[in-house]
Amino acid sequence: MTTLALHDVTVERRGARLLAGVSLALPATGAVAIVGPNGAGKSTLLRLLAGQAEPSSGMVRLGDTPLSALRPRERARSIGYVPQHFAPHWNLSVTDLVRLGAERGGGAVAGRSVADVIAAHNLVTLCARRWSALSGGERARVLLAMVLAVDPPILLADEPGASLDIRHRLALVETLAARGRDRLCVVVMHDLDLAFRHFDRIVLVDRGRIVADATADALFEDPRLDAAFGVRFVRLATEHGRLLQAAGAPPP
Ligand SMILES: Nc1ncnc2c1ncn2[C@@H]1O[C@H](COP(=O)(O)OP(=O)(O)OP(=O)(O)O)[C@@H](O)[C@H]1O
Repeated sequence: MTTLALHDVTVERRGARLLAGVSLALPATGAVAIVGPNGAGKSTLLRLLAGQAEPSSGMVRLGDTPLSALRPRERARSIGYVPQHFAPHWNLSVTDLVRLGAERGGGAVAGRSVADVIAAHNLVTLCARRWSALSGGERARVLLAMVLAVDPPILLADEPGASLDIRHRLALVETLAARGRDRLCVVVMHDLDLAFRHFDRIVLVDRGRIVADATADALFEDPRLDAAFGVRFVRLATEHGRLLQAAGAPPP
């Protein structure tokens, strides 16, 4: 059953068309990666799904309800959104930031305190530190803890692993993909190998349109991938999974 959906959505800003006639139906569970070249419209699409941006035309629905009809707190309880860029208004401590995240959704998950959330995300040693004193990777982990403090049934994350070292990025991607087993997890990703290895479904965005929406197995061999990224991919099957190696210009 579809939980979150875009119906023929177009987004125009200052005369530019960012998304053109995009439709997407997302079920209640699943790990979905959104991939595509820079400027394709991935973040715009995710912001629409999160209710952080309004379409110029078309509709965004959560179940049967237009997303725009939900109060911010109802939305925050249902949809966790990890933006690509985040800067808090005040230079708060990690504990206060996680508390803020929990309060935004009406309180931490039943039976869990803010301290429990901090422990679950391995942030105990950082809890007194202020935002300005955190590294990029630490900030990314705190941001995720803020959003997951209410354990929303839907998580939308925009390149959450971009500033993480490889060990933390792998752990994060595994956590997000595992979340898709009993919830919906939609992640914008630039790391195609991790996307194809860990996610069930891949949505390929190019120039404001969804140009492919398929299982990772099906899309791996699809030439639309090469066309969208403007490269020729060499497909490698290894004992550890599939790898895409970019090698020059795409075939004409
Ligand atoms: N408010 C705005 N006004 C005009 N153009 C915008 C606005 N916001 C985004 N854009 C443009 O829309 C296009 C899509 O932006 P978006 O951030 O959705 O792309 P993206 O696929 O997430 O890119 P990246 O991989 O670089 O993060 C880009 O060309 C961007 O410059």
